Amino acid sequence: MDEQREMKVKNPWHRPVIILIIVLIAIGIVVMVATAIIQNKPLHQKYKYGIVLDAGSSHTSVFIYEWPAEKENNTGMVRQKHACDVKGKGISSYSGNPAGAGSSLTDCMAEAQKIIPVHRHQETPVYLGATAGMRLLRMEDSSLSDQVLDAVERSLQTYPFDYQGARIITGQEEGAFGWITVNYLSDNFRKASGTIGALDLGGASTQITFVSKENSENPENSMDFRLYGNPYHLYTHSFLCYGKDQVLKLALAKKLQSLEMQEDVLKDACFHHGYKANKTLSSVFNTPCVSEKLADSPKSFIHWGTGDGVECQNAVRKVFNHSCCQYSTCSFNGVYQPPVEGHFGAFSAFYFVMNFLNLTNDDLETAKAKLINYCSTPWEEIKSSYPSVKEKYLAEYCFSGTYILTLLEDGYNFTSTTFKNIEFIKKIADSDAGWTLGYMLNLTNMIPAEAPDTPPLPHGGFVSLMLVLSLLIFSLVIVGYKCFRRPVVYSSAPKDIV
Ligand SMILES: Nc1ccn([C@@H]2O[C@H](COP(=O)(O)OP(=O)(O)O)[C@@H](O)[C@H]2O)c(=O)n1
Ligand SMILES: [Ca+2]
Repeated sequence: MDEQREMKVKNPWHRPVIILIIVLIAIGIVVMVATAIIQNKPLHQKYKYGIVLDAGSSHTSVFIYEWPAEKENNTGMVRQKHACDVKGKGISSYSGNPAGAGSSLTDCMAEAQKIIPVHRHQETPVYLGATAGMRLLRMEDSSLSDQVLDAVERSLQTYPFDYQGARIITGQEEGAFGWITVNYLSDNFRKASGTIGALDLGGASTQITFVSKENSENPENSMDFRLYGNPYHLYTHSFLCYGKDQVLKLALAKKLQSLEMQEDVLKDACFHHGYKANKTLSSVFNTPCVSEKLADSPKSFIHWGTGDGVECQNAVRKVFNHSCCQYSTCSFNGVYQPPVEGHFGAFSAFYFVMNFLNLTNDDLETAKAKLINYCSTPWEEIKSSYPSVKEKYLAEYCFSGTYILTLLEDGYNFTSTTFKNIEFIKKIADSDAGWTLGYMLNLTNMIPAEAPDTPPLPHGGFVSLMLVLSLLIFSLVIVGYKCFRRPVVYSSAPKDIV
């Protein structure tokens, strides 16, 4: 038993050192990953806010937008937090009482004060943009429109926000910012799929805006943008007086002008059979949109519905003048327009009317047929079917629907095929489609010309990668230790086992 035995015996120092190294590596990995997570953690709680007042011809709406403070330049970050409809009519209706225009805003602005956190009030910009109603008032009397704007300015300056101005925006701005809004909300500026056109119908004007391949034949209809690194060549036009409320006056005025002098009954195919209302002449002629005034006429007339959709369409066609086009192609009234291209979002009154008439999913032929049927429904039946809708609005849907289909087909030259490319929309991603969001994005420089530099990996991807790599290193260390640890060899047996 004296033969020398070789035995593997553990070095008493060996195990603690290895354990210490492994523990240190593990601590290092945990600290590294934790630091990466904390350092890159998105700051969810910090929001910024902006307020835009849309002072339309029929009413004013106050929109509150919010976005994460640290992601101002990323597309699709700004969302509508709240919308408030100001009570009463549009600010242009306050020409006889400008101060009333200012005080009409108080309820909605008080709501804004409650919704936006107090510590953000001072840095929250407020913009007011007035559209076609105020354009018309300025045409009639620019000192009156100035007084109304001064009054809303004084009112807005009393709030703790960062007041940035109240002005009448141009038709081009209204069209282009509507286009920016719908494409921003659809996230189209980042996608290669292209953009959608914008169709906006108000009470006093209507806008059409789309990207066109054609070289513009009229610089007034062309706008160029560079957004997120891509160039966009836009066609845009705003038709003043072709909003649905002004065009109704225009159509009535044309009929009244063709009446015999002493007649006071106006038969109207665009109003339901059985509809009868006494109206004043001034309610039709009180606008700069109707140029030829009626002389020597009775002061009021009886508006008498006959409910004939086909005849209504023929009457509505008369508000479009197709005789004077100096360009290769026109929409109407001598306005240059290249052929419509691509998909369109149609919003505001385009949506309200088509949605009420349940025509948003129909092709052009079906929509026309359904509308003719709706127009021929007697007024009593319509009233009893929609008891909660105000009679003034209810009476006008046959006219408005006919105007919309005629404007799209005869005005803008949509065909049965291209009509299918129009989507009637109210909201995109919970935000209203309209010019206000685009207006604010532009004024706050939140749509950069070039795409902002973004890290190659998103936050989640970066943290996951760190975690996987760390676990890999850790496993390699363990496996390495198991495989390559050297046995310790003694030349004689230790004492305790002899
Ligand atoms: N729920 C609603 C709200 C508005 N509307 C109509 O939508 C149009 C909005 O026009 P607007 O006040 O923005 O006028 P513009 O200044 O844009 O021409 C008006 O004709 C309103 O009567 C509607 O039909 N249903
Ligand atoms: Ca509008």
